[in-house]
Amino acid sequence: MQAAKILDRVLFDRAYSHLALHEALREQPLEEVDARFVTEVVYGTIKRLNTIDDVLGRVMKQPLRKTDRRVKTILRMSVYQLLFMDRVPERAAIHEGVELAKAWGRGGLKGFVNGVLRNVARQGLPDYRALFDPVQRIALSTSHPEWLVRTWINTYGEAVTEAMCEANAERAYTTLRVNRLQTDRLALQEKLEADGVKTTPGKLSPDSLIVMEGQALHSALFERGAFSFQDESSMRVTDALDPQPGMRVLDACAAPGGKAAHIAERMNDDGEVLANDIHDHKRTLIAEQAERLGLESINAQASDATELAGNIETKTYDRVLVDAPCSGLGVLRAKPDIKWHIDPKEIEQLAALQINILEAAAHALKPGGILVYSTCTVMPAENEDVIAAFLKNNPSFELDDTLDARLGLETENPGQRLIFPQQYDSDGFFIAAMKKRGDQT
Ligand SMILES: C[S@@+](CC[C@H](N)C(=O)[O-])C[C@H]1O[C@@H](n2cnc3c(N)ncnc32)[C@H](O)[C@@H]1O
Repeated sequence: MQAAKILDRVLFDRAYSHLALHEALREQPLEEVDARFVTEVVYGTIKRLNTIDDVLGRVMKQPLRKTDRRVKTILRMSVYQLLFMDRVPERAAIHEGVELAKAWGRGGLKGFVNGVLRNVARQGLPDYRALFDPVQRIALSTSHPEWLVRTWINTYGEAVTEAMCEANAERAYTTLRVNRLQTDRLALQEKLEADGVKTTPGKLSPDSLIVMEGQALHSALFERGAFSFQDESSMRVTDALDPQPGMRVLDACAAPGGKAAHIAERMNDDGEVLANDIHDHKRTLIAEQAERLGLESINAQASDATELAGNIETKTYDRVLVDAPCSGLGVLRAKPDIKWHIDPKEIEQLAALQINILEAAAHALKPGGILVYSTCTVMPAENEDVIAAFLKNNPSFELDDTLDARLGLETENPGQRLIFPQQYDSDGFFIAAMKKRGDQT
């Protein structure tokens, strides 16, 4: 029942999947094994939504859109269990669906639910790989909206798009960032193991550990500030920014403070990190994070970054980071609802906001300083196009071709790096570094 209610909120009221799940499990806690099952059913159903709806469309006489809201949710989550979860026996998935219809006030439709699910079980998953049209083939075999697959194929080609979509359908792992001011990766790995948390080093950042088993959040090491939760791609932003002890750094879009904290750790907590975010209530998140990690160099402030030019001392920061609000299409493994909720028009609006923030924040940078722009999306309009527009309007900036050496990764466009989720099992991410011409003053 809990999974059905969460799905109902996410799919019909557009609640964020991770927040809806978190809230529901806080209000009504479950045993770990049940919580894991609910989590898998919720994320899996959202992840596989268009494929599930296609399967249902093939066996139902009436269109799915005309089906009662609750029954639709029950059918969708039952199909997920039938076709995508090996460990749920067929009979159990069908029985569970019927019982749920009864318990959720739809007992009158239990025969319908039973019939549809039996048909789905009999017919199984269609062979989408045999579809001729690449957009349809990728969209249905990996469960992505067609408009998104089409945009990606036009930009990156069919093979890269297919690999990216397949990676998005994989399970998301939790990744930890070691606080190097307290410990190192190997020592942290050993201490976590003693707490029942098994980890393995990540492929992309030397600061990362991937959780394979156990709940890192429950380890006392978290409260003591030995590590933070952060995806590996995000960790590379600090490498791109290259902050040094004693510097002044502006983080224009900082909440909840993951990168601001990493920057302060890299600076040995010596210098100043101004962590700005538009939302006043998010200052607390940044402050709590700094306190947990024992960092004193972070100051949290609330202001609209598009208005920073008039609100900040210009040309006084050695480094400026714009980790912009974005569509999040690089994090579909962890937040699959994004792919169904985002609309192409929102991407245009986001791109306009991203350029405005970048232009305003750039005023804070000293000549010779480094400006880093990053997003967790794989969408040219929010990435390369934003950088091109910014450079066109701001001739005192140029792409920083030493970025490749700092990241230790080859880039096709020096100074810009797009990380696909299939490359290192990390989030899809974009990082660009630009230098302001002139000597460091
Ligand atoms: C990608 S998140 C930043 C994540 C953060 N850098 C971290 O590593 O934890 C983008 C942030 O931009 C903030 N934001 C959105 N519009 C903004 C604006 N106009 N000015 C400042 N911050 C903004 C959002 O509140 C959100 O916290």
